[in-house]
Amino acid sequence: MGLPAHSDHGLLTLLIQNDTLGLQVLHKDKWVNIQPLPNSFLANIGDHIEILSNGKYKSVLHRVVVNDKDIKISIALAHGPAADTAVSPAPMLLEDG
Ligand SMILES: O=C(O)CCC(=O)C(=O)O
Ligand SMILES: [Fe+2]
Repeated sequence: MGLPAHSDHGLLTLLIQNDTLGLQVLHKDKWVNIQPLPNSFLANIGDHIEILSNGKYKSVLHRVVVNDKDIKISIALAHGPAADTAVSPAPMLLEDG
């Protein structure tokens, strides 16, 4: 099953996972395995943080690949506005004259 490539919609996703590989991020056009760290949360920046930081903090493209031998367990805790929340364009500064 796994998860197709995507970026996370909201502000931040916290991930708790077992020690099975599977989560990958796209880095310099290559999929890179993320080694789970024991007893830790993985924090993933979402689209809204990228927008609110004017691109300083990137909402990275990631995916999950699985196989039929290893059991992959992960719990994702998404934080941010509802998925159907519209993001308004930044207000424009108008100059006089
Ligand atoms: O289950 C995972 O390892 C990743 C989950 C994920 O990317 C998500 O819920 O957005
Ligand atoms: Fe995700």
